[in-house]
Amino acid sequence: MTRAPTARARATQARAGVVDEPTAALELRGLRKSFGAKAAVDGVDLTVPGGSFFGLVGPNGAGKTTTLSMATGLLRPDAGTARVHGLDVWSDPFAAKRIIGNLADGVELFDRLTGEQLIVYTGLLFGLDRATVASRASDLLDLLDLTSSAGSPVSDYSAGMRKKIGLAAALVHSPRLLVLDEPFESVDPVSAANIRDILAGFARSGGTVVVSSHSMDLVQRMCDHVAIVAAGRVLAAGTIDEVRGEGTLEDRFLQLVGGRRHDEGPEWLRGS
Ligand SMILES: Nc1ncnc2c1ncn2[C@@H]1O[C@H](COP(=O)(O)OP(=O)(O)OP(=O)(O)O)[C@@H](O)[C@H]1O
Repeated sequence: MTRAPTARARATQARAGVVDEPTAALELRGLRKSFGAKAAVDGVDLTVPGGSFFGLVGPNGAGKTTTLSMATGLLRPDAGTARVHGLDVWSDPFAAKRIIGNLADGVELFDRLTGEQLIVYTGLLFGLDRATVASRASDLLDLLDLTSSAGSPVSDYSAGMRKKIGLAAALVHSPRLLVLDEPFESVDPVSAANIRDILAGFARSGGTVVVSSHSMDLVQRMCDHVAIVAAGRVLAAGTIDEVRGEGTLEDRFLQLVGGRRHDEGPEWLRGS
């Protein structure tokens, strides 16, 4: 089987003039969002190349979830634009959302439904026929090791199972762009490894994946592109190698973001 070149290989080829630079799967320009006096996102410009596996990293409160919510049509920006494969998410929401698979952080699932129903109804909402939806639901439940819980209400699921059923619902309509906010949070190591395989296969076959994560090691191993954000701004973006330079991604992150304390905390916290 001939595999499509990875986004990293394509970027290298594009720089060498071997192939055209791939079109952007996601383009954010001048995105801003404030909550009261707090500028959560303060002018974000970001280009996610088509076919890339893109990591979004930043400290707590950096604006990752707010940025991804605006990028996927869940939260209206105060200013700026978000385009998905050229479609404006805010002026052409139906067409744009049709090609996005979104696992949002902190958004309630319809948890009175069983896991299987959640996937099936999501697929039907995207216009898939019943036979296709039923077969995809079965595949996804199997892939994500949820078959034995398929008939239980999502309200009974653990945090990790909720992540996985949310991911299944994001995948069912076979989107071109997957936007996953902390998809590995609470997920067990075996399931996480399986999900990484699924996402890597999705990106290799030409789909684009954007994931936010706090694990530098995971992003460095899994992604081919990364953006480091802090205080609502992009501090660095590019291929993993461009951003990390000579060191690790964690080194670069700590260097750019700062905040390491290098002390052991107050005396009263130490064992006597
Ligand atoms: N609905 C809201 N109302 C008020 N403030 C908000 C709201 N949503 C986000 N914020 C604030 O915006 C800032 C960015 O939050 P956001 O959730 O986007 O950060 P994050 O990078 O995803 O953080 P984390 O890594 O902790 O999940 C934070 O200061 C947060 O308190």
